[in-house]
Amino acid sequence: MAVFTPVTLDQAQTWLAGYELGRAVELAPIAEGVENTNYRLETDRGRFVLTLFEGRTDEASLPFCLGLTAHLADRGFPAPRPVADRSGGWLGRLNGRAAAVIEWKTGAWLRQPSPADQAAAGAVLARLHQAAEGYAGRRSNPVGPPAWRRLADRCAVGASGEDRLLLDRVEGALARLGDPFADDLPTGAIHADYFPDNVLFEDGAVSGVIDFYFGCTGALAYDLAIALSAWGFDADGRATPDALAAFQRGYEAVRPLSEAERQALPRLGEAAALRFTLTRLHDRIFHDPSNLVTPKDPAVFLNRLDHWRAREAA
Ligand SMILES: Nc1ncnc2c1ncn2[C@@H]1O[C@H](COP(=O)(O)OP(=O)(O)O)[C@@H](O)[C@H]1O
Ligand SMILES: N[C@@H](CCOP(=O)(O)O)C(=O)O
Repeated sequence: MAVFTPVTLDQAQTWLAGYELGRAVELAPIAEGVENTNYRLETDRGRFVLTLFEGRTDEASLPFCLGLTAHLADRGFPAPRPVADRSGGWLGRLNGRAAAVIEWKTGAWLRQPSPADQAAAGAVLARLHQAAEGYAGRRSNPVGPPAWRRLADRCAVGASGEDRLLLDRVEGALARLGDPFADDLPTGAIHADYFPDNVLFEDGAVSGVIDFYFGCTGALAYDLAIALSAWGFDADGRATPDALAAFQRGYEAVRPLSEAERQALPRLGEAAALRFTLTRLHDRIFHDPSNLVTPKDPAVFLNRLDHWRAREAA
């Protein structure tokens, strides 16, 4: 369930008066997702996503995120375009939340991507980096090193049992890693959450890339390291070398890495492993049982550290 703030069809209808989207016909909650409230909205002009932004997405950052998708869509990249209201704005307020209507992208995410799918997803990430060039928006990473420290400190207050052991490993890795972003690598707008569930496929090709709400300005190779960490490991967190190789091959077919980026990749992979372990651990420790979203397992993400560390050593 990813409806944190319920909306009725009547409320959506009233709110839609601010748009040129016709009459709301159906409003269906979307089960997937863990951050925001999403509804599939049918109007007599078509199908859209109605998103109400919940706590973790800082409202001040939404113009960056929506502006990035509009910039990408203008360049032919399959990002969902935000729909402007009658005054030309992308954001309104609905039931106490910032809210937006977003273009619906067809397709479905792949539970078991083949090597060809991995390569296609890698190529599309490289296209994203290229298409984002020239985007004037700037946003510092909301889940960068300062946030890791805050998350770890918060986790320390509530962690016990297995979570405490995980946190001890995270603390050790944080101390060892230092600043993983110290190198002078190519930067730009990055997706920063390019997981399989954010990449839709249709007829064997990528039809949509969604969920840019962790999007920020950062090292392009970090975005690749996040994506490799998401696409290149099995459900237990063990590396799948064919998948890793196919994804990176697809990426580099469009945007070859520099030698400095290649050298930095294992360290950036460690950073990615820590970043997602920490948010997952935090969300599990502070999970509200009345909220039906199932927290994701932090331990399997921490296993990626061993892979990236071995690659660094090699
Ligand atoms: N533009 C879109 N087109 C089609 N489906 C979408 C779109 N945006 C979101 N969805 C659907 O909603 C789900 C949750 O969206 P997501 O942005 O990942 O939510 P969250 O930010 O809460 O994690 C997706 O898995 C997908 O099924
Ligand atoms: N991809 C993150 C969680 C963010 O969820 P999403 O549904 O917004 O992609 C993770 O796997 O920890």
